[in-house]
Amino acid sequence: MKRISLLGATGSIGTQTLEVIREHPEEFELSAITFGSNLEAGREAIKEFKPKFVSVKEKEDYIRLKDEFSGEAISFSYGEEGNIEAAVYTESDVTVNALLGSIGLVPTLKAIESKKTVALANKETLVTAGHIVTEAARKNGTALLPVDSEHSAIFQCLQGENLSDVTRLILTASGGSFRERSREELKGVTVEEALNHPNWSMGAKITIDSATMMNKGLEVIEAFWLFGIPYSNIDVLLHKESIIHSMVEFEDGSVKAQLGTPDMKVPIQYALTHPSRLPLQNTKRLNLWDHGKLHFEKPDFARFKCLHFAYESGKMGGTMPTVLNAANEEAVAQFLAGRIEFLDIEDRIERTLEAHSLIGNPDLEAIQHADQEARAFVRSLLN
Ligand SMILES: NC(=O)C1=CN([C@@H]2O[C@H](COP(=O)(O)OP(=O)(O)OC[C@H]3O[C@@H](n4cnc5c(N)ncnc54)[C@H](OP(=O)(O)O)[C@@H]3O)[C@@H](O)[C@H]2O)C=CC1
Ligand SMILES: CC(=O)[C@@H](O)[C@H](O)COP(=O)(O)O
Ligand SMILES: [Mn+2]
Repeated sequence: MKRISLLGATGSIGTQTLEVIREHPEEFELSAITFGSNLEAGREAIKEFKPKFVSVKEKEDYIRLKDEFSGEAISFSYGEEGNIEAAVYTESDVTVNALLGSIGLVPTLKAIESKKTVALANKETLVTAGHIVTEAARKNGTALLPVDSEHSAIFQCLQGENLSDVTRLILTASGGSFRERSREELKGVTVEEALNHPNWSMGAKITIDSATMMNKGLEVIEAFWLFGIPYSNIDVLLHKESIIHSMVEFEDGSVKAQLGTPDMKVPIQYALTHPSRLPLQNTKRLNLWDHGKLHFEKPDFARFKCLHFAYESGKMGGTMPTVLNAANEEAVAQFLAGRIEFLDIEDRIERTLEAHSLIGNPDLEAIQHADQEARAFVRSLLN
């Protein structure tokens, strides 16, 4: 029985993780959960899975839930401390980080320091402090398992292979909600249009990131840290069907790919079961004859500048990816709140990167300061 701590249990990845646990009660037990403010979904998860530990974002919700479940053998907590308590929960073997944004960084580090296996969906953790996270995992001898579909695809392709034989990683990209639009047609697009992802049903923030192609930029940096392949050998390939979830090229020219219908339960479950697999009854099976042909093209760095910003920030290193991520989180939140236009997202990121003085080999404190400073700068640009 694998005991799981699930951070972000009420979100898109969190609820799909619950579906995987529900399908295999003989394999998985949910020991601890955290979530933000969706109390209804949180209550349902508590009633169904009976975790021993529950943390919620706000203190008043913590008081409310603690009272509601006073008759149950459940410990409650709240806030960032609660995320950390869940991440290191003694009666868990694996910590699934399905939190959104760089708030996932410290819980990830604490889980690693507690020798937990970390199944990481929270890509912002690696973008903002990849050097610290990967060094901590190496020092503690703990596994950092990718949940992100492209990185899971690469991870699956690498089973039985030597990383030293890899010459290229090829991250596929759907192109997002605006893949057919010209630069001119990106002006004045609405939040609703941006949230209309062609292939995946995801949380709001990542869906906007997909539309700006910042998601793929974050994934390039995530791949750099997970697999140690130079940026010059990490390619992005537009593939509008999202059937090939990514590919690995080896020194002999051979290329391996992982395919499947777009369903996040597959990478989530594989992170929990690898190197073995378990059945997934409700996942639609891929029949390529249904598609006839698949499409591929090079990314358009001029039309979607965020991908370029991510590559450049990643190559510069230090606090630049931290600033890229924080500025993006703040700008996307402003766009979702209707306070700025879609193309203002890349504008805010560019201006924040230009204003930042890079700090090389930053420690956690410098990372957290750069994160906060970038967010404040983006807020200062609001007219
Ligand atoms: N969705 C997807 O298909 C994919 C997502 N990812 C990555 O996975 C991560 C999660 O994405 P996604 O599931 O879409 O995001 P969602 O916004 O759907 O879910 C985020 C989760 O985090 C919780 N949360 C937010 N703030 C806090 C907090 N301060 N304390 C505790 N919990 C908090 C939310 O709680 P609540 O809702 O209750 O407020 C929710 O459960 C992201 O890093 C994303 O990039 C990667 C690949 C695919
Ligand atoms: C499902 C998943 O892993 C997301 O990151 C998805 O890949 C977003 O798709 P694009 O960024 O390719 O549009
Ligand atoms: Mn992805």
